Amino acid sequence: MSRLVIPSHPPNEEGNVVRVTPESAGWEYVGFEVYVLAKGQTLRKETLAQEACLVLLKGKANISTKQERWEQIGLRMDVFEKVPPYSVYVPANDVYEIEAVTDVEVAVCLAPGKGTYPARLIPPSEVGVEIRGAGNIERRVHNILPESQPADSLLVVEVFTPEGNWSSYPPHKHDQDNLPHESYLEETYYHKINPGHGFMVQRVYTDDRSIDETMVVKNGDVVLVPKGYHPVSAPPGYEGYYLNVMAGPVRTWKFHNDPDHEWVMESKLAAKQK
Ligand SMILES: O=C[C@H](O)[C@@H](O)[C@H](O)CC(=O)O
Repeated sequence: MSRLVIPSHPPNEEGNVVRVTPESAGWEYVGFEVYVLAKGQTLRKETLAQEACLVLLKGKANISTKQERWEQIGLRMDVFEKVPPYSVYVPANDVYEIEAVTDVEVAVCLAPGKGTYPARLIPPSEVGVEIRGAGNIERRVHNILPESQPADSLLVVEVFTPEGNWSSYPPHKHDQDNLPHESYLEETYYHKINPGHGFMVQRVYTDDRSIDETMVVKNGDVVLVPKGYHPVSAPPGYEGYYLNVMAGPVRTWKFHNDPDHEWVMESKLAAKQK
């Protein structure tokens, strides 16, 4: 299996099913954890030097921080209901406690924090919904924590790839700290597949092909994107979901398309206009 694929495992005693740290990923910024909590189970963590975006992938929970508490938040019981999630932003040097009101799956998106902004609820109504692309590169994007919303480092987005379609396509990259042309952002993909026994295909490759990995991705896998282009394909019969966490030295998403393939977007959009 590729070193870029981190499979999930059964929940441990605190409910953790997958964990990526900057150290385990061999990079500097992005951390990512997923917890599956049974009804009544509680998870409590300190954020220390990281900020967190807690994304309720499914289920309802009470979530509190040092200063705030939100009760009975959570809308969807499955990510494939395709309604935007409830999330909670937690700054550095804070504490969060998640009490599962129903069975819950929650993603903890992490990046370096300075404590600039207070803890806040990000309700579904504040999540920007976007249909990106056209034809068999059309996909649905939920912008959970985009650069237009305040945070120190974190960018969080979820994407739905219809069966037979490609997303993160044309292939793009953001691995150069070279603004205004391109930003350097490390990225994780947390994949879910419907039906769950299916697979997705993801390629991660660089211009010099020093990385060129084409991976079969299963339900619950995390894919690391340290650099390079990173397109995703959903086979016929299977709908894909992924949650992206991005972070780097500057909190802006300025990507660069693979020049060999960027013509495809214009071609698909033009065909849609006909
Ligand atoms: O760089 C961002 C990530 O690769 C995805 O969020 C991607 O942009 C999603 C998409 O365009 O389909």
